[in-house]
Amino acid sequence: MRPNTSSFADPLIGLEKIKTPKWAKVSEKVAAATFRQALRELPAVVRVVVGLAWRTSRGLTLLAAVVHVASGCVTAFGLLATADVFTALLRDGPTPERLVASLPALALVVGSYALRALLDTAVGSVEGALRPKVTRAADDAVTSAVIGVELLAFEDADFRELIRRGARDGVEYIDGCIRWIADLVASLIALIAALVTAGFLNPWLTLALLLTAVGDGWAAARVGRLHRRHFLDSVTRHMSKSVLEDVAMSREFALERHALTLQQRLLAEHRRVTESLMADDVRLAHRSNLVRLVGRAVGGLGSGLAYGVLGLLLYTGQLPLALAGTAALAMRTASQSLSNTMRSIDLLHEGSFHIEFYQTLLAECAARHQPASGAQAPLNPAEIKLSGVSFTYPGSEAPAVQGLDLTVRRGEIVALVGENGSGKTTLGKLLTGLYPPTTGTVTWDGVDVASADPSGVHDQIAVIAQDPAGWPMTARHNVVVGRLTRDDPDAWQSALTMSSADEVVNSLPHKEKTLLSKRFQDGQDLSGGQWQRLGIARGIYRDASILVADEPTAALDAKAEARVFTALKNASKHTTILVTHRLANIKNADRIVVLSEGRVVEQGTHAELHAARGHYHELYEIQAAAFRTDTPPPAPAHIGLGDNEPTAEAR
Ligand SMILES: Nc1ncnc2c1ncn2[C@@H]1O[C@H](COP(=O)(O)OP(=O)(O)OP(=O)(O)O)[C@@H](O)[C@H]1O
Repeated sequence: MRPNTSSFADPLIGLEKIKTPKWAKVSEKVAAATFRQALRELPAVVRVVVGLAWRTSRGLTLLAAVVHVASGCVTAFGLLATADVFTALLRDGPTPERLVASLPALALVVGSYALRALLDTAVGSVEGALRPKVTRAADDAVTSAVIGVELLAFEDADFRELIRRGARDGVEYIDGCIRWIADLVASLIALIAALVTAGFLNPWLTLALLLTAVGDGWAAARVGRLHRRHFLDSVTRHMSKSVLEDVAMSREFALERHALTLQQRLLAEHRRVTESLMADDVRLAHRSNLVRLVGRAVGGLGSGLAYGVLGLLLYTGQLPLALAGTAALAMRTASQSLSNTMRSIDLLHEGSFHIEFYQTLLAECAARHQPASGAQAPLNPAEIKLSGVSFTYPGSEAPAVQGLDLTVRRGEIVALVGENGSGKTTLGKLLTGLYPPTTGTVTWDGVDVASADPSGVHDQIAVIAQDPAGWPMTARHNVVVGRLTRDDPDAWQSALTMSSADEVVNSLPHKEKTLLSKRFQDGQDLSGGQWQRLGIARGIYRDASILVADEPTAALDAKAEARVFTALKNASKHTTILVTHRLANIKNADRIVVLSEGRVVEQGTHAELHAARGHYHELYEIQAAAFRTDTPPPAPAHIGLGDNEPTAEAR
């Protein structure tokens, strides 16, 4: 089919409009919060952060609170002492006398500065010790939560993005919030001291001072709202950008990126997304600046008004001239600490926005947590039974498999065949309890595996995946990771031999100690078939009661394939589910189950299905015909689950 020409202009990566993740929609209300709402939400974020700090280290948290409050009090005390210096200097009388009178207060000011310096050092050390501990605890909490979720959760793209946001940004903001809470405490204490000083001088002064905060407060809240709105508006573009960067720069896509000469096109798409983000950033910066300007203008009016009140109080004699210096100092301190308080509140509110993702992630993980307890799955079950099973992948509308009724008995070798997308891999995941059915039940000797203790279920299965993981470990670890509790050199050797992985290991520069990962400088990569051999060795080494081998030999050469199928055939104590398109390899399977569009359409032995002349017969004949018409190749020693005949008939 020729592509529609409009598709050349369409984005290659993702869609023009990607759906906003569910968790981002929930955060809309936080993004739209007014300053008052932000204030109301403050205790919640303080509770989360302080709670985490408290659980991490009670001693350090208490110490941090003490040094912060002490530092704030000393600052406040310094302010009051400075006021006394002014009072002494500006009162009536000869200058030398006034100077002498001011000396005790001056000594207190100097003392408070010195003490403040010491306390600031203490604050630095306590925070320096506490913050990394809290960050580590937050990191650990989120990592253990994510590690514990059920396998199916990773099929949900929203959840995967939430992991990125909650784990990375959430932990970062928890660290920031510790600092901002400390700043808030310090600025609040200084503010209270300034307001109390002003209040002592004249209550009207306090009221006037509060006016100076109006502009700042409004601007901080408005700018915060603009930033949060901007974050939500750009969340999907940031997702696209991160996927694009992966495709444009990672090794995984490097070969095809170059071979298909896609670099310029990918660069163009990357530029399109980043330009749109940049345009928004610029717009945001302009709007924020404008809002800040208005805020400062209002704040300036407030300050003018406050100084007007001061002037009026002095003019009417309600405030003695000697106290004017103190009043001016209190006003300056109050306006500075008010602005710091607003800033801390706003930063904390911004933090709460990201900490909410962290909390949502923890809650999502708890909801998707695989239950640690439940019925114990029977050991080496005599019967695996699927009754009325259907399964739909998260985010998909059509079921991948449906209406499945199937029984597999202990020791049976069951081959699953069918066209691409017919549901073979999915059925393998359902039989082994890796995925719970959407409807229906999968039972092992009558025990529903969906509600059984997952570790008991998984402990009994071995999966040789279609595209096995290339673990960034040594070659030896790539195999023994199959069952770390097993330390059996004979089993290791026989797993290597049965899978033909022995040839791979022997060809490596440091043999089994060779690191297999290009992410490390000393690492080495393998060919697809070599990785597959290690994957098979891992599955065999696991020695589980139920083995699912999903296209285990798709990338293997004929000799290795023959060795693997002999090994699988001899593993008769295992229940084996074998997914393959190479029908010659499964002629001797105990049962062949044919799937089409997610349903079982035929099952039986090779002879029965061949005689039935149905779907299986058709697939088999297509493959066999290719060999009949070709000049027969020299007969390989084909020993599979098929007859040990040459593969002239079918392969
Ligand atoms: N992770 C997934 N998310 C959504 N749909 C999926 C996912 N994996 C598979 N599917 C869909 O489920 C159906 C069954 O897929 P499955 O992988 O089980 O088929 P298969 O028979 O193993 O195919 P193949 O022979 O190509 O390996 C297909 O329609 C496929 O598109």
